[in-house]
Amino acid sequence: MNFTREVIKCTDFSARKHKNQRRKDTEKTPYINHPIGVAYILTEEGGISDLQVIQAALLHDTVEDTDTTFEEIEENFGKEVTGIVREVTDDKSLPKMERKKLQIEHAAKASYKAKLVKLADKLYNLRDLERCTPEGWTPQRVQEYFEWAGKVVQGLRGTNKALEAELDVIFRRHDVIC
Ligand SMILES: Nc1nc2c(ncn2[C@@H]2O[C@H](COP(=O)(O)OP(=O)(O)O)[C@@H](OP(=O)(O)OP(=O)(O)O)[C@H]2O)c(=O)[nH]1
Ligand SMILES: [Mn+2]
Repeated sequence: MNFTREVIKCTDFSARKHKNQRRKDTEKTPYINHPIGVAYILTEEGGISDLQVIQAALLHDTVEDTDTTFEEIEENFGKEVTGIVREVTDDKSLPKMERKKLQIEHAAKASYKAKLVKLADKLYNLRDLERCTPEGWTPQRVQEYFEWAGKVVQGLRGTNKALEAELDVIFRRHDVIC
């Protein structure tokens, strides 16, 4: 297996799947920046070089937010990556509050590799939230997101010291005790 080829193939797949999607920031950043940024946090700050974790990070929002199926991911990237993506995929058919509650409940039970993806996903989103408030979000909704993210991260602890330390800096800045 050629590591570089596998990462590029996965990045290309994710970019094509997210191609019509934009982030909620005022600049409407191409959504693909998020999964690539999550993978970058894992390699650069988390010290992760596990191919399956990096591929799952690149793919982590494809089933949740695009027409991608788990079968497609399994065909292209195998069972292990599909399993990690499945663990970090919210069931969008559920009401939002239910989805958010399940994320808190599932966090502690997730596998080590899924916890790594979730930690980097949260770190990216919280940094993004400090960089720029998503269109239409009130300060109260922003603060609620920080508090909710703190509860999810509580269940993910003991996984990666560097990422958890970075998250704690942000939580302290927003008076989130977790
Ligand atoms: N901070 C920020 N978030 C944005 C932006 N654009 C899209 N998002 C996404 O929005 C989600 C958080 O918004 P919510 O309203 O709470 O969740 P929802 O989209 O799932 O309903 C995150 O999804 P997610 O990746 O699935 O993460 P999460 O829901 O697991 O936290 C985040 O990635 C943006 O410009 N800034
Ligand atoms: Mn995400």
